[in-house]
Amino acid sequence: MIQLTALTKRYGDKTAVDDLTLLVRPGVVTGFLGPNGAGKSTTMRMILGLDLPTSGTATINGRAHHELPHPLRTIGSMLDARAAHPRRTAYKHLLYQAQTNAIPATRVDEVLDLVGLTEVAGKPAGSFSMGMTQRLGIAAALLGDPPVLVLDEPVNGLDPEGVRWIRALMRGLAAEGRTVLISSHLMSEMAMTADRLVVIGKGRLIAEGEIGDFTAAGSAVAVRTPESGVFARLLELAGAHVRPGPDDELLVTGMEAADVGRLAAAEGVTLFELSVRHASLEETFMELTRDAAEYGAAR
Ligand SMILES: Nc1ncnc2c1ncn2[C@@H]1O[C@H](COP(=O)(O)OP(=O)(O)OP(=O)(O)O)[C@@H](O)[C@H]1O
Repeated sequence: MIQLTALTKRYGDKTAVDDLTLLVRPGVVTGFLGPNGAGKSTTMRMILGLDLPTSGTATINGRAHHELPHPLRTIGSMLDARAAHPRRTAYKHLLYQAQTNAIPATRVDEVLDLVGLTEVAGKPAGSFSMGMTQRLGIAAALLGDPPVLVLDEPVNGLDPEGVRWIRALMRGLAAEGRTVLISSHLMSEMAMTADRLVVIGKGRLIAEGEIGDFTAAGSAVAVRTPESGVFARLLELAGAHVRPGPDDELLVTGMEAADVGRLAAAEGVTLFELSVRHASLEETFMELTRDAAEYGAAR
């Protein structure tokens, strides 16, 4: 697991990560989401010991990165898939990393096979397509067979087949009991891959929970009635929150659809329509991060 405690990073007067406390659990894929500049990469760099926190701590299975005897065997990462030397072959790129981390050379063949690069193992990394480069980055992350994986935007720039492959791989690794943290700035991407979501904005934790919690948070009961003014007041008196929706409907939150129907019946209000509306995850994400987007479109 990864534990962040009051993790903070300042660059001059810019706070990139602000008092972040978080537990990333094993056995599930955790999606780390936030608009551009939210602090995802900075957080990952601090987990990996590549950046020192201004304050707070980040531990991997109870230890800071610099305390790990064989880091690659505990935590695998991909921050930038283009990390390989362009003239070095995929095989050599992995072999050097294996040799400097006391990992047997046979593991290089295993991970090449795992990511489907065996046939091009002798080709220079610089000749690889985006998808192949991404696969090589993931092979390097898996080299030490680590229980914890941290991948920054692993789906970025991949074709649909590559995206499906990464999703299946991540889910398989989590199912083996590993801790898998993957970042993205797109909710739609995460919705298909992650079991849990952590949303940050301006370096701060905005929301955290199971994917289902996010869809539930975005849902509302839609009501159409010829007595909308009266019924809106009755709903609010009963503790619900009401806002106008399209086509004269009322969008009710904080009350179950059944209770909205019961209230209408008890008060003799005629209903033309009563239904549950689910906002898409993307809409929920936009709503959550509206104030946190660093360079959002003017509204
Ligand atoms: N080395 C640095 N020096 C100064 N500011 C930095 C540095 N690294 C990051 N920042 C700033 O910290 C903030 C968080 O950046 P970070 O790259 O962690 O965000 P992110 O969520 O990963 O964004 P993206 O999705 O765009 O990669 C940004 O405002 C960025 O400009």
